[in-house]
Amino acid sequence: MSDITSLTLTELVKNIKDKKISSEETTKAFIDRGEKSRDLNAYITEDFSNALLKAKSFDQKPNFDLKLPGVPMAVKDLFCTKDVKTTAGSKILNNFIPPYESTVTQNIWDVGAILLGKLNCDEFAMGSSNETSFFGNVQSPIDKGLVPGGSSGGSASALAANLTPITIGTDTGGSIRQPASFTGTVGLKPTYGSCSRYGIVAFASSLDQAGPMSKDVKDCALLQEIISTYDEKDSTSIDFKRNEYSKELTNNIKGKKIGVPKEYRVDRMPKEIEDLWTKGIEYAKDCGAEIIEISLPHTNYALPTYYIVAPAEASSNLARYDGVKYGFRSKGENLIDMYEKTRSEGFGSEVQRRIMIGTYVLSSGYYDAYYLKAQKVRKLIKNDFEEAYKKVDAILTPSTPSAAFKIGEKTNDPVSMYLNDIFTVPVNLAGLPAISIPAGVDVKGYPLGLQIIGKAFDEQNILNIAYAMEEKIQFRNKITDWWIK
Ligand SMILES: NC(=O)C[C@H](N)C(=O)O
Repeated sequence: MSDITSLTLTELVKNIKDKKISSEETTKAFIDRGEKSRDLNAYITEDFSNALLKAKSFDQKPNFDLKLPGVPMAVKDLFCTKDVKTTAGSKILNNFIPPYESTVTQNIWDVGAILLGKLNCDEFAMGSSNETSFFGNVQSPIDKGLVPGGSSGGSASALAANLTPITIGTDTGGSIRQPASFTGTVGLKPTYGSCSRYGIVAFASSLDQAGPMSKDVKDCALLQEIISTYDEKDSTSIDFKRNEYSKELTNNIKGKKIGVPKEYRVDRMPKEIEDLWTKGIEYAKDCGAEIIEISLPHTNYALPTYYIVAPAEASSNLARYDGVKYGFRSKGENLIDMYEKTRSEGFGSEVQRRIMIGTYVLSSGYYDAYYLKAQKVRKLIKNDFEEAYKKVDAILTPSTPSAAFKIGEKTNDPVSMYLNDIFTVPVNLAGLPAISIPAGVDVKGYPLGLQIIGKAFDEQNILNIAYAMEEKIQFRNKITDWWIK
């Protein structure tokens, strides 16, 4: 058997079920790797000694019928974990220990998984490089000095470096798919309403969605079937028939109609992204899919729409951090002074920027011109997809407009940072599912991802397409194990 930490989740589960390895051995292996890789700064909170205790107790009374029997895993620090510090990457929550568990993480523990710790992320998930975290930036294991993407940067780095066999992130405008694309891993943003938002620190409630990040598509399907449940504790959770995605996974996608939106050929698109997309189209054809050019005419408006809607919702959601109810509190001369000092010392500059933009677009006099208009454009973007899906079963695009960039390269230029989300935000605005799979590399050898976008609730279909294409691409076999250095 190869090194425990380099196994896929599916392989790991099989080895544990076949009693070839114990939960304790597995957990020790991941802890050991985590301790040796602290330079990545992937963890905000390590929960290693508790993880070992839980693993030992699993081995004493194992239950191999569970889907993740004694499997250790780390999760993004945006999920509330009962009695374990949850910071959302922010100073303002630096001392927050939730008295309750998020539904998504509870679903994972219920099937036998064990928490290894909480992974670094951009502050309140606002960012595309993990550089806005109060706990410092995260290194990509692919090349030191390279961002792992964001906001689920700690998750992507930990997964690519084999510190965790699988992980969960959240995606508001691309936070799962972009870091997956930057680190040669797989990331799924499920349909809005598929995974419960209960216990996830809120950023933009009409866009936030939890989802799996994994080494391959099969693992992604397995975790999705575990975390996707109807939850009456989330008023936007949707009660629909969920598949056993991993069991129903097939690579037979013959005759599937896959759309290629002409508006995604953006100005100044780097040649390597064009080439990747062209190759992706060829892979899809090789799998027996039919390629159809489609139009999503309002694509150009998606980024500005997102950067009005998301900050508006953030400004409202983050109003609760006032130094009274949660976390950090600064001293003030009086109540107002205390509020002001708490919020200006507790939030980083990107979060403050978004709160100000959000407050501005919601203020009377500007509401109609910005927020209301953005809502109307959002509807048009959604309609574009609905029209397209009359002709096709799924849509294929690049995941990001470039490969990973250097730490510090874009920190002083928020607009260039926001442009990272150009291919991912339309999906969140329309509430659709989309998956990013590793598909190639740029000139420097850094990974690039392709995105497959589905109809609402059609996760099975995009997982199948991703599965079939993954088999053709053979990314993990072709690319030397740079993430295991
Ligand atoms: N949260 C996300 O999905 C990340 C996105 N880049 C943002 O900063 O809003």
